[in-house]
Amino acid sequence: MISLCNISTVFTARGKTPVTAVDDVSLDIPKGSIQGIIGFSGAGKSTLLRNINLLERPTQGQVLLDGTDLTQLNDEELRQARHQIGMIFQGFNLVNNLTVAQNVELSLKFAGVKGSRDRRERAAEALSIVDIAEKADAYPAHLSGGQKQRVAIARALATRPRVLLCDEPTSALDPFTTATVLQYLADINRELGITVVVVTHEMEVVKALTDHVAVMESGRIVERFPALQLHDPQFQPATAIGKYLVSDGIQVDRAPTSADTLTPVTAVTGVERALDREPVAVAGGRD
Ligand SMILES: Nc1ncnc2c1ncn2[C@@H]1O[C@H](COP(=O)(O)OP(=O)(O)OP(=O)(O)O)[C@@H](O)[C@H]1O
Repeated sequence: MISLCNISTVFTARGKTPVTAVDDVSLDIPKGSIQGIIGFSGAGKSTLLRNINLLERPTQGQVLLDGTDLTQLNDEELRQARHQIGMIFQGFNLVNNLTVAQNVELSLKFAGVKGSRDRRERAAEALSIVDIAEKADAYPAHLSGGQKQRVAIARALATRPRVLLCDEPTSALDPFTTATVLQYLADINRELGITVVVVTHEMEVVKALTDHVAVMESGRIVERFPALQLHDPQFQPATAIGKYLVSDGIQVDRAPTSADTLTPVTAVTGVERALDREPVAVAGGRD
């Protein structure tokens, strides 16, 4: 269980007005669940996600992982605790001059796994979870976006974490590749019991993947609901984003164009003339 208790994160820079990116947020994320965090750009989603592994240390509040307050740990204790929390990013963040296997082995080295043979075996195991072991000797530049994200997932899994944080994991991918990556995340959650927290602006990702949804606005969580409710026709979310989630998607109020109007066609065909019909009108006539 992850418990965020009254978390605030204020960015202060000399000569600039402080920015409260996260404002007194409390959120319990049950063990083994998939929590979605959505909201408009600048709402504080990424900062809140990075608060969980203290990549961004909150200005105040507690971050409890299975009862341990991460904010109270010393550097070495925090280093150890962070191995329980993997993270993947929109831009994959692979090291380009290392092979796929070396990328994963590097994270194991940072995690203190001794012995190159052990690291090699664990890297191969992690790569096989996302079916990309055959690319072990390839360099990132020779992989597709989806393959890079699978390597990034393998790298995150190699330390055998309890939690996987995903910051816009599919935003750089096409819809088909997105579906594949989401399936891997769902499998990892179900088969390995890993708690997944996903920040996304893609509504399909929320609908397809998550168990619980939290909506953020101006640094606060303003609405929460179980994702199952999105399939209930009676469900009426309170926020604009929640409403959009249950809608049919983007609706654009377009002004009619010449392509939408019926343009009378004055020149009738020979058949119509023979039948002595009124001139016909066809849609989409253009000058
Ligand atoms: N390192 C930083 N220094 C100063 N301000 C920051 C920093 N990181 C984020 N912010 C500000 O904090 C607020 C929240 O940013 P954050 O990236 O968490 O939002 P977000 O909801 O993830 O946005 P997006 O969807 O655009 O990524 C924004 O106003 C942003 O400009």
